[in-house]
Amino acid sequence: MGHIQVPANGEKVTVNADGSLNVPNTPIIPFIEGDGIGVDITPVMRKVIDAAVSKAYSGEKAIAWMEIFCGEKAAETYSGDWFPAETLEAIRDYVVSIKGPLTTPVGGGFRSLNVALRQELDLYVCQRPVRWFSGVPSPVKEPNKVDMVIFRENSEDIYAGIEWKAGTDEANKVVKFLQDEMGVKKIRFPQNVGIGVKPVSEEGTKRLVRKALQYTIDQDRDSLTLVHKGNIMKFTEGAFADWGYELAREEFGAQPIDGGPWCSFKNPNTGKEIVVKDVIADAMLQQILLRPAEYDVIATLNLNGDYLSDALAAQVGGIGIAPGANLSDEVALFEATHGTAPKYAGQDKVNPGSLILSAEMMLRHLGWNEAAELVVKGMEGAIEAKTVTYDFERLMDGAELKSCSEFGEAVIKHMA
Ligand SMILES: NC(=O)C1=CN([C@@H]2O[C@H](COP(=O)(O)OP(=O)(O)OC[C@H]3O[C@@H](n4cnc5c(N)ncnc54)[C@H](OP(=O)(O)O)[C@@H]3O)[C@@H](O)[C@H]2O)C=CC1
Ligand SMILES: O=C(O)CCC(=O)C(=O)O
Ligand SMILES: [Mg+2]
Repeated sequence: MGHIQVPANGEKVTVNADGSLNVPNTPIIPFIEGDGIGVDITPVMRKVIDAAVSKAYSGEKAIAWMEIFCGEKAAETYSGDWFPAETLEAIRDYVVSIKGPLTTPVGGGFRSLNVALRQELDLYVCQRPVRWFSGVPSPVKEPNKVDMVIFRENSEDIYAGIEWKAGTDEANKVVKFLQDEMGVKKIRFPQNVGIGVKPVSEEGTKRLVRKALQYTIDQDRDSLTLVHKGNIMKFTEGAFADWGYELAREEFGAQPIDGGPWCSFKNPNTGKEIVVKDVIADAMLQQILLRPAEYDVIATLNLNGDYLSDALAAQVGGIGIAPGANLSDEVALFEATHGTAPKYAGQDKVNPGSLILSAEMMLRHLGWNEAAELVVKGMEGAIEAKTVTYDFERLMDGAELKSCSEFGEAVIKHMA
């Protein structure tokens, strides 16, 4: 491989025919450091995870980290190539990876590398659990009532980036096609207009909702809520809700409640009733604040999921502590919910919690639950002791301000 140094002391994670993982005692885990605050949070995440694994398995297991490159560090390493082919190959080949945030310019410039990774690897599920850790400062009265898992569709929607810039031949051609051949009369200002396309398919929707419902069953959760703006965007967001309900009825045997469209079925493992319901996206942003206890697993489209994950994260302490995973049926790429926070880059200041908890999800994905439990114990301990980074410290009475790396040390200390 060009610039990737494969660790000699590790072995590959492989996928069995039934989709389960074969995890050696020294799995090679590729990681992208990330732009901006990536340089601060990624080393701290690695240190915390190494400590948890070493403690949980008395040194019998260890992660063999393998640096791979994307974004600014890739451009430096690969002479201007921001998105090297061997990075994609490594993520595919090594099956389980983790990444720091990557910068995307606003307005012009290149398209999101984060989105490109999801698209190229068909990581169609963006799974973002949102729960409260005792002691974390929150703007709401009862943050303990927030315990939701977002399944965000990760490959379609307006987020796919199919759009044309105002004033270009392409944009003008699309406008002309829409007006002349499709009879569209509603483009308010047809001159100098940017145009975007929002693909939402039955297959894309159903594979996402299938994963979300299976998770609801496996984790013995109470409900799945389809979040959409289907009253306005009927054939995209509305179809998402319709296909979601159809899948629940056809593949999970859900029966309509009071004539539908809400429906329910019994969890085949526990016999508990699982309710499948829907909420329109704008109302959902009020619901999560006013009635969070009524929501559990959420399946939604790409852009709604992006908005919802930051909004929900704010209720439990902010995006500094919001983890996530991008998943296909074989490959998993874990990543924080937040971005590169450029104003804090290189200051050893920000909260590494989001990336640490993303790695905690990764440990569970590998089946290393004992190490994952230690990570949670360490985080809870550090927060309860009020030894926290600036984002929590500014909202907590009597807290002790810690740097990013000091917070990592505190997490490790509280694993004991
Ligand atoms: N998956 C990815 O890689 C993502 C990449 N991005 C990219 O990141 C860049 C910056 O985006 P921006 O909109 O500023 O969003 P960011 O998520 O980078 O930062 C927004 C604000 O969130 C808070 N924050 C973020 N991370 C942390 C942390 N670890 N600890 C504590 N607080 C944190 C800070 O708030 P405060 O100022 O109050 O301290 C920060 O100013 C853009 O290029 C964007 O495209 C964005 C999201 C995801
Ligand atoms: O790719 C980006 O720059 C932003 C992505 C983002 O905000 C997200 O996936 O939550
Ligand atoms: Mg986002």
